Amino acid sequence: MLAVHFGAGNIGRGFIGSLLSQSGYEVMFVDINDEVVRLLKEKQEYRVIIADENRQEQLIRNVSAVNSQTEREKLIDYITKAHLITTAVGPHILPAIATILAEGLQKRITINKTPLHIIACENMIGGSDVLKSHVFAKISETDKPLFETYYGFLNCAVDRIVPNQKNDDPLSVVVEPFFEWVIEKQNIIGDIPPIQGAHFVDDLKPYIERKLFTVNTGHAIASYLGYYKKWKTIQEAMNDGEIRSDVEKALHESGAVLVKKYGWNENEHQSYIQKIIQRFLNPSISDEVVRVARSPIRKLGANDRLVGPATQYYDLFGQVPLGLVKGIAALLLFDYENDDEAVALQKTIQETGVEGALYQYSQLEKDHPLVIAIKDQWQHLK
Ligand SMILES: NC(=O)C1=CN([C@@H]2O[C@H](COP(=O)(O)OP(=O)(O)OC[C@H]3O[C@@H](n4cnc5c(N)ncnc54)[C@H](O)[C@@H]3O)[C@@H](O)[C@H]2O)C=CC1
Ligand SMILES: O=P(O)(O)OC[C@H]1O[C@](O)(CO)[C@@H](O)[C@@H]1O
Repeated sequence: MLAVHFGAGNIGRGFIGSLLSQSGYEVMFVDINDEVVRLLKEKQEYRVIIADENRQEQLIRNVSAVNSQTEREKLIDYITKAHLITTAVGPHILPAIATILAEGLQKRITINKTPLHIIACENMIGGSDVLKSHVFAKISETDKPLFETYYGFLNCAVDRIVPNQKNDDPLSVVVEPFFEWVIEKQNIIGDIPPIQGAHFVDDLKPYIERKLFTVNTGHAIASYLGYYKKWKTIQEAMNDGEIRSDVEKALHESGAVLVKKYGWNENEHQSYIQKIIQRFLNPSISDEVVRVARSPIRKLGANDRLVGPATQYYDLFGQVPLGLVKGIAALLLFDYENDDEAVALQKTIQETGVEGALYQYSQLEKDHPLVIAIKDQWQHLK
């Protein structure tokens, strides 16, 4: 079985590629990083190191790689033969990979009429639907029904903290012990070969919202407040009592939304929150705040980890969630100069104010009570 996986980065090697290899797939990574591609081709294996006191190592075998910029024909050929396609490139890269993916899928339909599943493993709601829409924008009207018949785009939620790597061996990846890969069954065509450790569900929404509005909400707030208080790592930030209590406050707010929407047991959700906080504190991992804070414009999105739960909280309870508001205000102060989105965001704030930025990136009306509270908090922190 062949899996073609776009993105041989932290999550690609440290999570998706390793589970696929352990499930018996030959994993063909696709990347534009020449050095990683060269090393994967040469070594055909790499190590995953579990970040806990035992530092157990897993040898991930039966892998190789292809460069999507310089080896297009080879990649198209792999797509025609693949039994599964996955991605972990980042939401902003999905449009870029859609062109070659569409080309490969078009060729495949002429020579291989077996169903194929495509799973975008990105931190976003409906990632595979988004990838599908980019692919469908590249194909003819006549191909669309064929694509619907043979290609199942499955949405999923992926959860594993994989920090930026600083290892002597450039292919090895240090990962946290915990992982969760939840895949929605809805668009499966026929059967899908088993994937070790993945969990298939009928309705992904509660799972992706629980993950995005807890793990990613808490992580984002720790990163933006950590940056504001000049901490370098998430672990340092979470050991700052004030930040930890701000994170907990925001997670109780997003948790209140989830518990009300899905009728979950409140105590069980509180223990889920506490487990997440322990994961952030993992002393065996050193995770830079600027990694977790990356792409603040994406993270300001109306349905993303901060504004998503904040607007839902306001709509459900008629009150402004002050913990989430503080996190959003801290995001608006994230001015890290090596992050293009942080630079663009600061420019937008200078030109149009906090209200303009929240209107442009979060679709919040200028007189929305959340906007007023975020601006107050932003002025207070500034
Ligand atoms: N690192 C983590 O802990 C987690 C990350 N995610 C999600 O996984 C995705 C990837 O994140 P990371 O692995 O952390 O990022 P990363 O930056 O480590 O990996 C992304 C990889 O994609 C490659 N890439 C960029 N453009 C490409 C293109 N056009 N074609 C093929 N490859 C391309 C890059 O060279 C890089 O190797 C993101 O959506 C992220 O939100 C989800 C859960 C956990
Ligand atoms: O990958 P993103 O969406 O930029 O955000 C970083 C977040 O994703 C993770 O990499 C994994 O869920 C977390 O470490 C962090 O919450």
